[in-house]
Amino acid sequence: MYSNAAEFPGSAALQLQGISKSYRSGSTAVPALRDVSLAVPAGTFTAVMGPSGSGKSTLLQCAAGLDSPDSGKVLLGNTEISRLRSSALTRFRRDHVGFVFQSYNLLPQLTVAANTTLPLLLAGRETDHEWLDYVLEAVGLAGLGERKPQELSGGQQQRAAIARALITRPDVVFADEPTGALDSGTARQVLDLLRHTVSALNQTVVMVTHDPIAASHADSVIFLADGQLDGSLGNASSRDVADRMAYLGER
Ligand SMILES: Nc1ncnc2c1ncn2[C@@H]1O[C@H](COP(=O)(O)OP(=O)(O)OP(=O)(O)O)[C@@H](O)[C@H]1O
Repeated sequence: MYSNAAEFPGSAALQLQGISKSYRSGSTAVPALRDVSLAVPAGTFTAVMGPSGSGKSTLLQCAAGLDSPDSGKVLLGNTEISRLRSSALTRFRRDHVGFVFQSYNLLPQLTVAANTTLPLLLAGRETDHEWLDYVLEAVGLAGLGERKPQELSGGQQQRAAIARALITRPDVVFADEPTGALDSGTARQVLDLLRHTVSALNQTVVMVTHDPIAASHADSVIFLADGQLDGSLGNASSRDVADRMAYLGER
């Protein structure tokens, strides 16, 4: 179970402790997350699922330090990022967090290698060329480092985005619908790749998805309903996940 933050005191890569967040809409507050606590063990692949509007993106944004909860704590490793001021948070994110988005977000004028190493450049860090070669090989782009993104398929572009997320050796890679723009065969390859980064590189991956097949690649699936945690499943099949989604919020 991932719902009890106290269960992984030493090995949690990510802990959310009682986080709540509302958005203002006119004069009313729309609650997006309500007292969510969870711990994600290091070196695991976690999927976050729930209906549209259940708070998945808000959870990811708060967990990754892209947004702040109104109350509660977010810890990445031993650092309480919810206490960091904006410039310290930006620096922390650059060094400790990797992102993969549905829309790849590669810069078209840069080569695959330059896109991959951009986070190091932004952080003022040297490129370890052996690690770059290793990462490009691990994501299946060996020999394609000098290509521009438009010379790659959609699946290859997402692989490049995953390489870019891995290059800083982040504590956690956050992926928001990483296969949303891909056909099912290519999506499967990208999910296998995320799985591979967990097993081969001991990477911690947290992925938001609405797709039970994508979620079934994770070690654990946590469910959100109406801004609250609504249980989790371990090593679930896509059928298990789809069945669980069908009666989410009813227990
Ligand atoms: N910027 C915002 N301003 C106002 N309300 C917002 C804002 N962002 C999200 N919300 C509201 O917060 C709630 C949670 O939204 P969130 O985007 O986290 O859900 P989600 O599960 O990721 O949805 P989806 O699967 O549709 O992307 C929803 O009620 C949504 O309308």
